[in-house]
Amino acid sequence: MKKAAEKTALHPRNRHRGRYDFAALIDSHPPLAAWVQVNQYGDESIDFANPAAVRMLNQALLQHFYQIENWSIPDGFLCPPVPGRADYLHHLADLLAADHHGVIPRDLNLLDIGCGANCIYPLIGYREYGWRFTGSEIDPHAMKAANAVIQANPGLSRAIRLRRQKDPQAIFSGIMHKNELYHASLCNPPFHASAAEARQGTERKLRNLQLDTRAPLNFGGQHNELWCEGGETGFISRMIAESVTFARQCLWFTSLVSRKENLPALRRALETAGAREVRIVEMAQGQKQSRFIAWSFYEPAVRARILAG
Ligand SMILES: C[S@@+](CC[C@H](N)C(=O)[O-])C[C@H]1O[C@@H](n2cnc3c(N)ncnc32)[C@H](O)[C@@H]1O
Repeated sequence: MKKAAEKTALHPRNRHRGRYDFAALIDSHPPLAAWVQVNQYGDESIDFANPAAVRMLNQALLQHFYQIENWSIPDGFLCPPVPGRADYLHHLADLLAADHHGVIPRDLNLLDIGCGANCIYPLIGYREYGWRFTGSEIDPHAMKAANAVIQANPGLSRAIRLRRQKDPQAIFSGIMHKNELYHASLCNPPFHASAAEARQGTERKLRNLQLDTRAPLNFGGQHNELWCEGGETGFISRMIAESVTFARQCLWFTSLVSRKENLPALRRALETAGAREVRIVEMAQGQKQSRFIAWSFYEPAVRARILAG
């Protein structure tokens, strides 16, 4: 097992910058104790190759830091690395604060495209900033699981609602209703272009973790979660093209972009779409560099007026 990477490059407000404090996590979520062991470096850790252990760690993190008492995902669904997911939300908060005199606005509506079974962005975004979320999802099983989490935690159903996307090629239509205004949309898109490519990606991840490539992927992932037609660029390009129709209904459209080589094509698509502003927000998690792309059809002064209420 590899030594845990330092996480100092995480956003300054990220609650996961230090090493995991297993004693504190076990205090909040006692069942984690059975999964913690001392690794070859003499540090307390869990077996990151074991999906059940990773799921248990996530339950403890969500309980300890975000007061999510009941969180679970069905077997085989994507088990998100919580620190990285939180980072996107903190950087997004900064983007919105820039239009709001540097103060993070609280009374906001956000749209999470493809919230998954784990519903991770709405959960963290609501607990960190009090934002309301609409989550969209094409997979009925994922949606059922996400809804179960919302129902199982008092107060969440007032802040998070889910809408089923019936057309896998569509992003906003059927989800953003007429007259609704969102302050930002966010998305962790399926990034592979085919099932075979997804499998290769899984094997690469396991090799990097120095694990058996025949092992089940610890972070899981159903086919909808991992791949779609055209891969990441295809998905985000569809999102860009569709955002033109919804240009006045969202102040900032954003999406993670896992491969920086995809950025030039996305920039071209945004130029064609007539986006007024485009930002690339770099994020780093340990060794891994990631980023999100953000675009707006609004002038900054108008965004500021809307955010001011
Ligand atoms: C990479 S997963 C992200 C899940 C979760 N947001 C996370 O970060 O762990 C992508 C999700 O998008 C969903 N999805 C794929 N196409 C979609 C579409 N057109 N509209 C909404 N969701 C979609 C998939 O079913 C999957 O749950």
